Amino acid sequence: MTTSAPGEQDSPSTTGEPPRINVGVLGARGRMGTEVVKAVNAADDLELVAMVEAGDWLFNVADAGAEVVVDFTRPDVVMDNIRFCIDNDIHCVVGTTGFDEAKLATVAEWLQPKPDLGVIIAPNFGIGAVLLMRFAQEAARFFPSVEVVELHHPNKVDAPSGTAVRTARLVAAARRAAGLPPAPDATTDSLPGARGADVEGVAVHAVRLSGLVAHQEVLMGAPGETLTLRHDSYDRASFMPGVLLAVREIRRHPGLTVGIEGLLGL
Ligand SMILES: NC(=O)C1=CN([C@@H]2O[C@H](COP(=O)(O)OP(=O)(O)OC[C@H]3O[C@@H](n4cnc5c(N)ncnc54)[C@H](OP(=O)(O)O)[C@@H]3O)[C@@H](O)[C@H]2O)C=CC1
Ligand SMILES: O=C(O)C1=N[C@H](C(=O)O)C[C@H](O)C1
Repeated sequence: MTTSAPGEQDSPSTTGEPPRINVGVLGARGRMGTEVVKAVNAADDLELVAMVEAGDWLFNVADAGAEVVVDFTRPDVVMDNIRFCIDNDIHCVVGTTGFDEAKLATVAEWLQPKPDLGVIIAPNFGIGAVLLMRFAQEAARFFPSVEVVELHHPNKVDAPSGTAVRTARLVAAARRAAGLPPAPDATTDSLPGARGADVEGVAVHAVRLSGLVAHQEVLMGAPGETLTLRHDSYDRASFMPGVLLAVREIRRHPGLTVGIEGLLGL
């Protein structure tokens, strides 16, 4: 990590190379933050200027001249971090989960007076996971039954996962757009919780198990057939191409962007 003065990132390169992007990482010693720090350090076009952990002085990222902050912290602190970044004219790439429509609307409102500033919030930066969501949306209108099962490491802070909730919402929207009735099998449980959580009419089940990292299945059923879509992240390195893409692209995507589908040309 190096520290540079505010504004230093704008100084012209003496080598003819485009200037590096100054990056700050929030939650830098967490499971994801550690991986982001490694990935930024390994990228020739990025400069790690600040690493912030719980209890650290958040102004460190501004003092160090960060142009883009990457946040992998906790659902209960991420809104304060985004607010700080917007107030300090720092673009923000957010992987932390826990966003509902109301929180997204709040971030969009905070961004209004700053038309050049970007916030990208993605529940999953894994390319395969993004594709799974897209495939599930495509398939949704052909199957009367659908359920989502997410499986994660036992230390995950939230359940169900942000990815599962977004997948269920996208599938539910595709079903509504196609005029499908509610899934015929989304209701009765003789033991509370047995049928999972109801996300807009889609049942979502969360498994926590040692040995797992991050996995998701979308199961669809019609008379006489099923379709199972599955994605597995075996290593947190799987999220890094998506995170670095967002860091590199965010200055070209002002405003609020939810998901990285658009950055991938999907
Ligand atoms: N979008 C995606 O692709 C992915 C998203 N995630 C999400 O990212 C989030 C983090 O996951 P994970 O890395 O496993 O969690 P960890 O608990 O391993 O890491 C979170 C880190 O953030 C730190 N932290 C807490 N509060 C603050 C704060 N105010 N400022 C700075 N740092 C803080 C924690 O410190 P301390 O432990 O001391 O509290 C911890 O080191 C979760 O919401 C998870 O769902 C995870 C994987 C992929
Ligand atoms: O906490 C995790 O590990 C993960 N969180 C994200 C989520 O909640 O969707 C992304 C991925 O599933 C890993």
